[in-house]
Amino acid sequence: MSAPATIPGLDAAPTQHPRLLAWVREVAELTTPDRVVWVDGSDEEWERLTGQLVEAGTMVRLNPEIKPNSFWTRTDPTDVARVEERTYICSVDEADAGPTNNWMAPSDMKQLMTDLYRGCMTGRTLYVIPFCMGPLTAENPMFGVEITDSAYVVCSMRIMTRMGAHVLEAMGDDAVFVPALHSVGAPLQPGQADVAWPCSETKYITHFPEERLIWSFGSGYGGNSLLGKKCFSLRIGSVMGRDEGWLAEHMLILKLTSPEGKVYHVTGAFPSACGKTNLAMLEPTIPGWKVETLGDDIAWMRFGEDGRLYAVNPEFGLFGVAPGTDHTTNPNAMKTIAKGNSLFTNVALTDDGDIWWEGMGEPPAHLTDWHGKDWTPDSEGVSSHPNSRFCTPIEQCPILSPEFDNPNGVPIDAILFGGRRKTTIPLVSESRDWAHGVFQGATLSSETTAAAVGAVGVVRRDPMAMLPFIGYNAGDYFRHWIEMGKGSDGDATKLPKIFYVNWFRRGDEGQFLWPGFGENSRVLKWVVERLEGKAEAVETPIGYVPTADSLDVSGLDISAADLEAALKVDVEEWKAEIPQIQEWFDKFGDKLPAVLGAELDTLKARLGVE
Ligand SMILES: Nc1nc2c(ncn2[C@@H]2O[C@H](COP(=O)(O)OP(=O)(O)OP(=O)(O)O)[C@@H](O)[C@H]2O)c(=O)[nH]1
Ligand SMILES: O=C([O-])CC(=O)C(=O)O
Ligand SMILES: [Mn+2]
Repeated sequence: MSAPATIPGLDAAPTQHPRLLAWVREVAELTTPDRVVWVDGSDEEWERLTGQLVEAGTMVRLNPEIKPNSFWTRTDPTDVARVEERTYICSVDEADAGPTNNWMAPSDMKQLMTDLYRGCMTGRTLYVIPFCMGPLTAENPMFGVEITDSAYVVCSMRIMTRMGAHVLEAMGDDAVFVPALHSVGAPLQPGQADVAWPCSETKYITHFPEERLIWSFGSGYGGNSLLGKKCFSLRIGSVMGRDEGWLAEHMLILKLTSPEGKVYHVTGAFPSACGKTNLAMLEPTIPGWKVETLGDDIAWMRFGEDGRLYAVNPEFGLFGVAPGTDHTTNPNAMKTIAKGNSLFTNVALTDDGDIWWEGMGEPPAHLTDWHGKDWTPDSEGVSSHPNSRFCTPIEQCPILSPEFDNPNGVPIDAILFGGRRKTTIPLVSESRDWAHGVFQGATLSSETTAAAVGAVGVVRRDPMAMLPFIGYNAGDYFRHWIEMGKGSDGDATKLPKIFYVNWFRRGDEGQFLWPGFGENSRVLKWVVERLEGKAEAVETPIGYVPTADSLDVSGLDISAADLEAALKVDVEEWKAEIPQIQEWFDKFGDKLPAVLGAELDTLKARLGVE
């Protein structure tokens, strides 16, 4: 089948960029859309696209008096989360994908996906979205261009990234950019009616790291379709970081000011749905402390001229887990979405045109649930999918740090690694040094969540919370972390200190031992006091843990027994962890840095394991 001579809009490109023009033409000829639209990011365009999506039944406009300029979307029930099984790192050499990634030879994958893409936009519009991850004022702005046939993706990208005409303009004729191709994989034949959430049973989320190229097919869900996020900023970003000496990490970034007015910056890597957004927007419960938000999901960290590590948030919006978000747990997220301009996906709709989800206090008498069915408090099952999301502009966050737009980022004082573990991992421990901290990160474990398709609650190793996001061999990634620990100028004392946290340890009745959320400010205080050399700690086989009275629990409703249990380093539990860590490390063969093997030996010796 030959492509039509012209596709409306294809030649109306508001750019002369030869590589971009050639790529868009090539994709248009392959995918045969009805028209091409160059996205400009304007308000008029948002009005037009959201209007079309409402018309198509993909979106419902929320009550403008409660949530202005905001929309409710239900996805296909099979398209609700990232698909790790269908995510590939197609490096030229299989060894470069490593033991934690799916791999296929690039030429085989290209052939397979080219066949899928052929004609896949028939009956649809091809949108070209120029975007920039991180501030446009950066020395080397990180440009990307996403091609998609989903208007929902265009609207989401407008919230999540800096995008549109001003980005295209800044790209000029020769800027380097990451091409990112996305299709929902649901062509429409003439006369065929569309569905509210087009997607395909066949899904591929594919990365070609050497070419810095992304191909995604079949899913409209955020993590699979907003290609600036996990695909560019983490998978391709981590490869760029390896090659260029920086780190692309699944981390929140926050600014912390002590009662004395001292400023600290903290990043935190917790796996998906394990508390980054909540910590990033935390409202401290202890007097005099202040938190400001810089990022809730991704941090790019580079050495500054002073030898310190600086973090930038490449994103422009928040794509947060909805359930559990409330005025008590995360008031700043509630204030952010209250300003409107937000998209809500797979939550429940109230009868007065607002949104609701589990964790938001008493349920209303009637809701429309995420399946579009009537829901009452007596209904079986939840009203909102556990991975339902709000997508909202970060600039609406009332505690956004003024440094958010600083292209040089903020200097990091502490890195937190954290997981969701019912047992074993204490509330907080401090690593002995960088290598030990990297060991804590490399062996991080967490129970799986609804953020990815698959079983929930299964303990797995999730190194640096990056298991699904490392774009190369994880053994090489560990080596890169160890290398970063030498510092850019040989002065490792300027590096952040590393801590390991767990907000999710449970007691005998299954209750959370630690109240979490705003109370996590008490842990941040201990971290800062450790940096300042003020707080006491006991040395345990796994690192330094707060003494019973070095953690500030004044005014906190927690029993001494629960506090002790939350902080406990149980040698038997840790001994049970050793074979799992060993098995995990064995995966990497000679790619495992010797330093990490030595750390495991040290841990065993400290625990008295043979
Ligand atoms: N018990 C407890 N639950 C928490 C805490 N922090 C967050 N949660 C809950 O954990 C879930 C996920 O929290 P988020 O902050 O959205 O997690 P995230 O790491 O940003 O997730 P992704 O966006 O998937 O990367 C939500 O349901 C929260 O309510 C905490 O300190 N304690
Ligand atoms: O990528 C997504 O879909 C959401 C997210 O932040 C994660 O899963 O870590
Ligand atoms: Mn995430």
